[in-house]
Amino acid sequence: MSEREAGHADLHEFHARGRDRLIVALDFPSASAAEALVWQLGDVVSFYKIGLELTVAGGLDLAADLIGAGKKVFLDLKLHDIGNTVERATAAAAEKGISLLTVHAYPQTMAAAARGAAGSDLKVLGVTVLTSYDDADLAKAGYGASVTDTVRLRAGQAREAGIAGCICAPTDAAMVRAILGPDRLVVTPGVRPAGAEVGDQKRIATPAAAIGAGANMIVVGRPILAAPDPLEAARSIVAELAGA
Ligand SMILES: O=C(O)c1cc(=O)[nH]c(=O)n1[C@@H]1O[C@H](COP(=O)(O)O)[C@@H](O)[C@H]1O
Repeated sequence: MSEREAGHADLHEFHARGRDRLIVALDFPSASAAEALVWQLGDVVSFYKIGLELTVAGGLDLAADLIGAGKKVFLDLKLHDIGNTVERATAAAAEKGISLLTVHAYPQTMAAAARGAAGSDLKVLGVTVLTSYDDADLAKAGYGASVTDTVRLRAGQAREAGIAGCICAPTDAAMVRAILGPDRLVVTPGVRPAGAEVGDQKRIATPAAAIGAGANMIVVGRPILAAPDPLEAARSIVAELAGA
C-alpha cells in the first residue's frame, strides 16, 4: 500500500508503521550537532542510534535526554571482551533505559550479554558480519569461511545464546530471519534508498527490500544526515518503509 492509497483514517497508522521501522544513526562528533538533527526531525523519527563517535562526545547524557523526551535509544557499542566485562557493561546499559545494545556475535560475548540483560527490558543484538565486509575482507582478517557461512553460523549461535536478535546486512536478512524465527529481531544497516551514495558499505539494499527480506527495523545514517534536506529524506524513507 502506498501513502496515496491509504485513506485519511489509515494515514496515521501508515506513518506509524513506517516510523517504527526506522532507526536514525546519530553519527555526529558532538551532542549539540546530534540534538539539532533530532529537533529537526521532530515526530517523524522515534528511534535513534548512538554509536562510537557520539558516545565519546557526550552521547550517554544525550541518551538520557532522548529517553526522557519519549524517544527510544539504541546504544551501538559493539561490545566484545571477556564475559565478566561484557555482562557488567550490559547490565549498566540496561539500568539507563536503553532499548537496544549491540555486541559482536561471538558465543561467549552473546551469552555474557544475555546474562547482563536478564530481567530487564534491554534487547541485545549480535552483530553477525559488518556490512562493510565482503569475502575478501573476512579472508584478510583470518577467517576461512565466506560471509554467508559466517553470518549463518553466528545467527544460529545468537539464537542459542538467547539474545533478542541480530544485526545483519539486508542481503542476509532472509537467511537470518529463517534461522531466528518470527519472534526475534532482525535489524539491518547498510540501507540505501535507490540512487543514494553507497560510501564504505558493501552489502546493501533499499529500505523496502530490507523489510521485504524480513528485517523488523533498518538503521540509516548518511542518507539522512548528509541529505540537503534531512527531514524530507527521513519522510521519504518512512513512507517507503510504511508501504513495504
Ligand atoms: O551495528 C551497526 O549499527 C552497524 C553494523 C554494521 O554491520 N554496519 C553498519 O553500518 N552499522 C552502523 O549503521 C550505521 C550505518 O550508517 P550509514 O552507512 O551512514 O547509513 C553506522 O552508524 C554504522 O556504525
